[in-house]
Amino acid sequence: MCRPSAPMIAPSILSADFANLAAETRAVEGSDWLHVDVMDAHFVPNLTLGLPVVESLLKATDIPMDCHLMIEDPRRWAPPYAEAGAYNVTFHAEATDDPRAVARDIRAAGAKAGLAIKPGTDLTPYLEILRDVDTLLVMSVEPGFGGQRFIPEVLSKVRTVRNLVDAGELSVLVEIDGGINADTIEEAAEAGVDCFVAGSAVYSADDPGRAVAALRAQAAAFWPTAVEAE
Ligand SMILES: O=C(CO)[C@H](O)[C@H](O)COP(=O)(O)O
Ligand SMILES: [Fe+2]
Repeated sequence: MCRPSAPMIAPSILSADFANLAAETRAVEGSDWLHVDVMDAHFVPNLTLGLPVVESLLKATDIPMDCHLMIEDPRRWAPPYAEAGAYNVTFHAEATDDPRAVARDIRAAGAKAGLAIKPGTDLTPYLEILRDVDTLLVMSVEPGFGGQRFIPEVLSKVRTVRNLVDAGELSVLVEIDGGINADTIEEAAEAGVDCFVAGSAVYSADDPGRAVAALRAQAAAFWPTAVEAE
């Protein structure tokens, strides 16, 4: 996967009005991905939504869907999100003993496969597995809730992967999730993030669509000038 030609912004509907999800999705049209947080109250202490809501949302929007599965047993539960039509399906490294198999099943079901790591999870044991996924999602808050403070220490993991990708040793999209807003997006962009998830920063704005555009413009100031278009 080549680096995208411009920063990607993925609004997280975790901070949207769950009674009006179709309208909330329309409010961020023009976003690169729509980030959907699936939480099962086991892998994380919170409960959000599951496959039936994702299936309905897929009918309501053309924005490529980025499902972030914060769930136990992704080997069993992840492929149906791909079959339903999600563009990218990300599962947690901490939730499985066999991340390669989960990624293979997601790809076989027709989606890009993403591996997510919590802020305290060491990247080193997963570097080889990054050859078998399309996306690395670096969590910059503890998974489970929106509106938390950004943890800047995770950017060392972003820099490590950015360097490997830029050196041609890996091909993976680098995504960051948690606490991204106007105050934090620039340091994340400078570290080498490709795709920025933003929930509260987008949906607490009077105009979520403008908030997406403003975040993209902020990150673009840190974009390399000569990246190959995807
Ligand atoms: O995965 C998540 C939480 O587990 C969310 O995607 C994330 O927290 C986005 O919300 P915010 O931008 O408000 O931090
Ligand atoms: Fe998320």
